[in-house]
Amino acid sequence: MDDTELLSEHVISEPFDPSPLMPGVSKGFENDFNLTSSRQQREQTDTDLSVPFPTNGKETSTKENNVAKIKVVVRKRPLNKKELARKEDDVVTVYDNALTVHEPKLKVDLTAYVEKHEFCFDAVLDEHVTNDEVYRVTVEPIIPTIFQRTKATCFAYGQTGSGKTFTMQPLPLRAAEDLVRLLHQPVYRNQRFKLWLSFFEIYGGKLFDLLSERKKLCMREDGRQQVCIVGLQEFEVSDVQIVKEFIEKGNASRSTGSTGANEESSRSHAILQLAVKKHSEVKDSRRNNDVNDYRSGKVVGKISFIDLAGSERALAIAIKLPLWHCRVNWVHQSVEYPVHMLRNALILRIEGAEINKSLLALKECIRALDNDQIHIPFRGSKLTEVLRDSFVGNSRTVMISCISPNAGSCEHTLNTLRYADRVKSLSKSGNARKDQAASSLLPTNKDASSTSSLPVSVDVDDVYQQQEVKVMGRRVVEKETSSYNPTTVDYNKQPSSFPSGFSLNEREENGLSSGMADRERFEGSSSFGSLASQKVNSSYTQHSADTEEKVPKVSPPRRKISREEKSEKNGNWLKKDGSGSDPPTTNSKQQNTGNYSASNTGSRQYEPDPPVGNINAILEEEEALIAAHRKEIEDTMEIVREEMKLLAEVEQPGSLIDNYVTQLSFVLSRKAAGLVSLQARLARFQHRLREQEILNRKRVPR
Ligand SMILES: Nc1ncnc2c1ncn2[C@@H]1O[C@H](COP(=O)(O)OP(=O)(O)OP(=O)(O)O)[C@@H](O)[C@H]1O
Repeated sequence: MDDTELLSEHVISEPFDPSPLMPGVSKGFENDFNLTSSRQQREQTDTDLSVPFPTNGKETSTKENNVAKIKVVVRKRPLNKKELARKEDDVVTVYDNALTVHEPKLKVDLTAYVEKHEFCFDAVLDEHVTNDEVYRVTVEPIIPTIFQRTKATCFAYGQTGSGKTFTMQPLPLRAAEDLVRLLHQPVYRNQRFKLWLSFFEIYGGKLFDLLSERKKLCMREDGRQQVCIVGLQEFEVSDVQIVKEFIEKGNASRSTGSTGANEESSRSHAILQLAVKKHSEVKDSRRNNDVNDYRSGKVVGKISFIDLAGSERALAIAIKLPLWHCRVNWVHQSVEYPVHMLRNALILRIEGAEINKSLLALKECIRALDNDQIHIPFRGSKLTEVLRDSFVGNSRTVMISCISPNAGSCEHTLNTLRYADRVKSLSKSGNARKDQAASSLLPTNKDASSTSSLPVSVDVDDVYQQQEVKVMGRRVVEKETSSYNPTTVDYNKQPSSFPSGFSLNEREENGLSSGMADRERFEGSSSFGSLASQKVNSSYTQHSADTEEKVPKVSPPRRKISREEKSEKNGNWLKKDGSGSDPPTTNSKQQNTGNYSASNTGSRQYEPDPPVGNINAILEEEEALIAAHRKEIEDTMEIVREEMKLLAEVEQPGSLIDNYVTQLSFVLSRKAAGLVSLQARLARFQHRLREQEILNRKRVPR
């Protein structure tokens, strides 16, 4: 049995565990997933609450307007067996529609502390929430809008093993169930509305039909800029049982692989579409389910379910991996690589780059969509191109961010939440919602779980949009920085794409120098803490011995510091050492003494050396900085070692290797140069200290 599976006590309430549609476990589908009973259950609930599903067009239309254009929901999975065996802590606390991540951290002096990160979303679902409840909160409110020319998209986002597939797979079934039920309403039956299903995946930028033996598909745009996927098989479905069979079939054809966190990891984006079409006449051939002809019916509305590939697959593995086997000669600043390792890493890099590109593009489209922008950047990736018609006109989007609760996944969890937060907060409605007291307006999880019918969910959205109350401050840094310079922030803080524990190279990969980080670190206490996401920095800037503290992450705008400010800051920095009351020395040698110090990246800048009186304190700080720098490199190597296991299955690509080697060589030599410069700086301070001691001895009267 997959040891990432969860203990039974965690899944007792979960009707879909193990994920019934997971390839390889599909046999258990029949037993595990009792559609009939589920339907009966729902009908029962609906009757109980006397708020039945909308049954006529008018009612549906009213509801449609109340459904939020973008809804961001977070789902936390329970700790799995492996994590429990390792006695990993659950670092995510869910309350109402908000959650707190307690990130364990270490200071330079190895004191442990916890950094809290708070987020709030449209809904936050904890580990006890069932897939049925997820459906009710996310997709159910959208279903009636499909009959009103709405193109809806529901996608799951998160690191590998966080429960995306587990969450997404039952949703189309539930949706199909409701759609079929609505189709049987006289108002739609009379108009010859029918439900059609297609299922395909995007892997490495290419499209494959999952219901037609992975036939390669191509995408074309017609004269009206409508995207058509040429050759995609579409099947008319009138029964949920048929939908179930198609989904099973499609899932069995998906590209999966094994990752450290998930035995059966998705390496592609899987897209299942349910389209409601209006037919003028019924052709015999269609009854055989072998015709895929969009022209046979006019699309009324559509819902796409997207199970995205793990968000961290990207550069993480590809960049870190070769570091493990490379040998860095610190003195000569040269790096040697084992080429076969790089070859393996390269294929993951290409795979990851495509995933990254599409996740970024998806976010951009959602943002543009919610801001009612005329230009939607759907050409950013294959994924968004394919979903083009879901981004124009009347559309609805639900993003389900899946997170793992264990301490080991903390960085990925934070990255996922930041991505979700940006999707929400950068949008027009998200900004409005920032000012609302969400906790008082949205239902609690318990509320959500009791929200068994559409109108309740709709009301929540409604209230959410109308009221304006002050909201709790959270993640101020992200918001403030983004309002200062959104472009920079977008790339700088693109968390989904980059490896954890490799912050320095993340910046380099983005073409951003980490020199600023080093500058801030060296230049003054006022800028301390502004780069809380960087391990070295954050640990370096924590001076409180509290075991748990809340870090107000307010980042000052980045700008060039003037010479005066710089010298002023230098003064502050000296004061920090406890000798700030001493007036600056007038010794011209000391004033002029300075040097071009290198940042970690090797970028050089003028750093005036401090007065000798403070050198002892500075030496300590320098040593700590070097220790932290070394630790960062070691940590990176450690992560790489773990991810080595992933490479076993990778084929060997034969091209692009040289470019990759050059790129890595550059990154590593800059890192090495940074360390060498820090060591040189330390030596220089030591030398000056010795000089000072000799001088003092000479001055002592005999
Ligand atoms: N909320 C949950 N309750 C119970 N079990 C869960 C939950 N979420 C995930 N799981 C279990 O965790 C494991 C990993 O989940 P899943 O395959 O859905 O992850 P994923 O995010 O799709 O990973 P990948 O990106 O690698 O495909 C599965 O065994 C699944 O049954």
